[in-house]
Amino acid sequence: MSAPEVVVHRDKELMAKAAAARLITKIVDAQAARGSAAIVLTGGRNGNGLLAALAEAPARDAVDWSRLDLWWGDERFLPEGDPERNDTQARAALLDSVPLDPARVHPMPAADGSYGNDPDAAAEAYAAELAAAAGPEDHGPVPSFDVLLLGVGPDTHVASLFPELPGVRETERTVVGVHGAPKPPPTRISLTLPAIRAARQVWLLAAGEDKANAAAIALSGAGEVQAPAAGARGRSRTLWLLDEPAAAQLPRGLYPPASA
Ligand SMILES: O=C(O)[C@H](O)[C@@H](O)[C@H](O)[C@H](O)COP(=O)(O)O
Repeated sequence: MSAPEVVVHRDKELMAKAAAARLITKIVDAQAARGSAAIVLTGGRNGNGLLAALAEAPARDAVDWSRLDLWWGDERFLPEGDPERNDTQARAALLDSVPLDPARVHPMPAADGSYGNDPDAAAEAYAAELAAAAGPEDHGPVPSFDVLLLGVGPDTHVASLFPELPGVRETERTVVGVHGAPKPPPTRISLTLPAIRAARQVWLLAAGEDKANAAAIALSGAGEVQAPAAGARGRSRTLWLLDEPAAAQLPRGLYPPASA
């Protein structure tokens, strides 16, 4: 697992634009090297802020959208089209504006879908979908995602893996149902740390002073059960993308600002 690197930007708007530009370049390079790219999206303000910045990015259409596989790191287990669902918000922020191949967009099941109101059955189905997309060269029953995006909660949660809850302790399954999440809605579906750690690169997005404590805890050697963000590592790169307020509690000497 790769050690975390930290890049600090002036504010959340610049962080979103810089992360979007970084993501475009990563996707273009992956598509040039392997003919396609696979990205895992995250919900929340920072995740959707990145997607909105990507929609407006001058280089947006350097990406071949028809050869991009999109997955989700977690989902609020709500009926399809519910405005609170991560995929609903991602479609509004970017996905409905670009010519994706619908067969390559993999939303997590909805609470009114084939699995009824059973998040555990829905999680098993998504795990099977990931396994079917994995190849012999991949590291486990998930595709080798080029970039797996994660927002970071003020309590250090990532995806829907919350401190001390069962999901963060899962070591075998790649996707789990989440019950009683402290962040509403309480019922969710989430990738687990083993699935997250199969990604080539994991990028953690944290902007705003409400993330300063979480960033400091997760980057100061805390355990993954107490601080799930600490366990979110990529095989070749783990990148924390912060703004100045979110970096305020980090030892300045270790992580100098990356931009004005
Ligand atoms: O379903 C969700 O809510 C997200 O996937 C969640 O993991 C989010 O990324 C963090 O809570 C950060 O959210 P903010 O960026 O809005 O603070």
